[in-house]
Amino acid sequence: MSSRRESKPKKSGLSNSKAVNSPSSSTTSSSKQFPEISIDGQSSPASSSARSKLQYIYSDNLHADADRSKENVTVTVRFRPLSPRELRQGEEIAWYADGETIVRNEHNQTTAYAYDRVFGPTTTTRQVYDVAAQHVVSGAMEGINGTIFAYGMTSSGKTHTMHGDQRSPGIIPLAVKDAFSIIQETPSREFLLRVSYLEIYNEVVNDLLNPAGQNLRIREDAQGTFVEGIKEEVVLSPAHALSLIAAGEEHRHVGSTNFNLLSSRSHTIFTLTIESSLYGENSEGEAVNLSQLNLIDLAGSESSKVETTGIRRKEGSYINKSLLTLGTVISKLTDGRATHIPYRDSKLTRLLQSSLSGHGRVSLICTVTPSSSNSEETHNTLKFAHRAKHIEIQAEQNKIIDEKSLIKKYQNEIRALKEELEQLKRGILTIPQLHDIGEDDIILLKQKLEDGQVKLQSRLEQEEEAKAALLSRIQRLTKLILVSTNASQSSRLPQRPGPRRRHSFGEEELAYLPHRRRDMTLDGENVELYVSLKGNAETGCDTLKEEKKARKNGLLNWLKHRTSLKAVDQIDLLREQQKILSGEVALHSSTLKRLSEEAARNPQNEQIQDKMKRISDEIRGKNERIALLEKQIADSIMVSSNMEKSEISQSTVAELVAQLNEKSFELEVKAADNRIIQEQLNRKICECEGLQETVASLKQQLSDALESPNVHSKASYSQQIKMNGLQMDKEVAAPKEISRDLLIKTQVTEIEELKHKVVGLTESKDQLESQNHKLAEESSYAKGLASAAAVELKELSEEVAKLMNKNERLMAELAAAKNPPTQRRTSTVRNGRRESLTKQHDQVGSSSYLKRELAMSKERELSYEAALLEKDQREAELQRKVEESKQREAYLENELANMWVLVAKLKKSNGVDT
Ligand SMILES: Nc1ncnc2c1ncn2[C@@H]1O[C@H](COP(=O)(O)OP(=O)(O)OP(=O)(O)O)[C@@H](O)[C@H]1O
Repeated sequence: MSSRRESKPKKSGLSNSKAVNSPSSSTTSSSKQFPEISIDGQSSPASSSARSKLQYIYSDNLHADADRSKENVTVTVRFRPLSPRELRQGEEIAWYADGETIVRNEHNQTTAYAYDRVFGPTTTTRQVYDVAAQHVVSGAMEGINGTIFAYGMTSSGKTHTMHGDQRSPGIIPLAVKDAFSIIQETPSREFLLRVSYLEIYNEVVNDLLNPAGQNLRIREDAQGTFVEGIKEEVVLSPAHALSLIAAGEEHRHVGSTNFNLLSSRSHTIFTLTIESSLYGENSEGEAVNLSQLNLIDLAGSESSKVETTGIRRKEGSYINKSLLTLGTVISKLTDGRATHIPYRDSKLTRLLQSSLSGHGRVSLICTVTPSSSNSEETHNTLKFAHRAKHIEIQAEQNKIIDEKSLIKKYQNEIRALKEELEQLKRGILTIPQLHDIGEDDIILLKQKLEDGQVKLQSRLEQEEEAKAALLSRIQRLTKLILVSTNASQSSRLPQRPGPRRRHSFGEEELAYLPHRRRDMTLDGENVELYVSLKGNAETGCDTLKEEKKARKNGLLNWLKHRTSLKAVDQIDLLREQQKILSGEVALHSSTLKRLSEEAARNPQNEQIQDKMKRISDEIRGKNERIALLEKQIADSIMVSSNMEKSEISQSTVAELVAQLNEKSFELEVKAADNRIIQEQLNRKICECEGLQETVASLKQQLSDALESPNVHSKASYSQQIKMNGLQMDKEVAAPKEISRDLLIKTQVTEIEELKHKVVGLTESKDQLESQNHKLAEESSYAKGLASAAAVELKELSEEVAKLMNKNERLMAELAAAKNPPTQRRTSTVRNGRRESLTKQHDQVGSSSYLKRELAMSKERELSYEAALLEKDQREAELQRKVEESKQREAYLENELANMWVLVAKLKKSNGVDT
């Protein structure tokens, strides 16, 4: 019937319905773009068929996208099938899944709601997980807080969805398993997982992992709300985490109600805290991703019409009140005008505050029953789910600084311990280089060596002990940090594969036991699939190296090796298995107890009888396995103790003796080395003393030689050296000889150099002298020229004077010729015209002759003046040259004098007889 409803085709009226006419039209991730289509006039269900798919894809691309992105709460609805009781009572279907995203009312077809996904009664929890939870889990593994909770009326299938059972594991075990798969698929990071488990019962917070942790307080800090004093357990495998949940379930308040034989009377919150950091050498200084994955199984709301009494009524009222507050908080969160959100009105909303207020991904799985008798409650759930759809969240990666992160604390501690171990391995004693040490150091070193010999033995022992202690501490810490076994095949970015390998829970979960333990139980072909313990390959422990080597040589050898070396681990493993089984038995026993109480009240109820039988069988089976495990443990202990005894009595003792022999041999070698070094030191000291004496005497000789004026001559110096040499000690003769020769050589080269200098100076002196001579010659020649010029000048001046006189005379004659006396003119006129004309003709001829003469003398005068000027200039130039020559001569003379002074000085300082 239910399947009929699930596959029921859309009714014709629906396609025209104003409600869900295009459920797949909205694929956005923002509520603002999310179309709201009123169906029944009251509510306004939204439609988004492909949204969940979109979000799923989004989660895969998270790395590529920003750390922040706006999303809505993923809201899904899961129908459970009608229960046998409901079927017996002839219940009808009131609500059904219409396609993948619509929930429709059977009796009022226009009343329909759209969600991210609607799951029909035949859907498996795995399918629900893939759509509603996987992206939250993967986000949490990447540092984004995640919350998944199941909401619905009592008996609607919340616990079935969240916890499930052996045949159909719920969201919680699937999430835990997925988290470990992600670790395996992310070799680039290392993880540390912690779990806590609490319940809110009658508004009291109890720690389910710690029975003593009752009525815990909720506190608040910058990061948000937290439960004070809650126990957190580091988990190493899904089996480990699930065994803790099973143990916690033992303490959960469960009771029988009219609707549910095992009704949850409290809300439970299972929190997986995930820390991850980059794996490898570059991890130092990198921020740590810290996130929490809250997996919540709410108690079911109960109809007020249901008659309950006593304790159940009280529980019911607390449950209803907190769920009502949850509804109010969600309404207010989606109402833009609300100023106050009443988170504090219930413990549940207080604890969910950071999730609901938008920091992280949220997935709400509403479980509903299709039965008509619960139609109203189902409708309420659907409306609640619809409201929740509109909460807008902002998923952010939480990056934290070192101090707050446990993983960093452990990593740092491991690093420091490893360094300490390395130091111990290297040993502290480092002998300094001989050439660097002084005399005092030698004595000190000698003393140290003597002391060291005495202390060496005890120190070696201490170091061995410290090494062992550090190794065990490193192993204990690294055991808590989980990395993928693919870490060595380092891939740059975690490539999320398509579908993951799936397997059911049970024996196979042991596969997730850490490397240290699984090696006892698994066959070789599965080895690479499992999460290993970080550091096993890094501890540098010889045992582990051997182990690796053995693994290379074949699994059988490796197992043999492991078995012989790590029998204790096998016992641990068996004990852990026993513990898990005991937890399960305890859980089943309490269920059985409650069922038997129920059976006493309803003796005719066959369902209870069947369940009791099935659980009893399971308990019996598990008890048998526990007994088997106990036997195995006992056997292992026997084998281990025998092995220990025989090993200790034979191989270990032999090994120890061998070690002891080795150490004493080492000691002997070191002592011999020490003796040799001491002898060498003594010899060196003697040599050193001898050399010091030689140096002192040479110094003395040198100072004596410097004081005496003639000692610089090679001969006398050699003589003196020779004389001194004779006085030298025979032991130091050779070095003395070397020093003397050296000294002589130095002096000779110095003298040679000085000689060269003197020759150079003499040459330059000769050059200067010849230059001087030349200049003197030039100077006398210039003087001769000057006097010749002066004579010529004098002659010229005389000639000029003569010419000038002549010129004056001629001028006077010319003037006389130009102006004849009046008397002479009158007589000429009176004595005849012809005589006068002849005279006139003679006078004209004589005047032109004079004019020519005058012009010529003027020209001559001018040329004389020019020659005179030229001579003056030449004379001035010659005089300047004479002056220059004089100056040059004076300068050269001065230089020459300086040189002579220099030569004299050199002669004096070198004592060279030049
Ligand atoms: N999807 C489902 N398929 C098959 N059986 C289911 C499904 N959901 C629930 N059931 C069965 O219905 C019964 C009630 O389920 P469950 O205990 O999970 O309800 P609940 O909502 O947790 O109730 P409560 O709030 O009171 O604890 C159980 O016997 C469970 O096995």
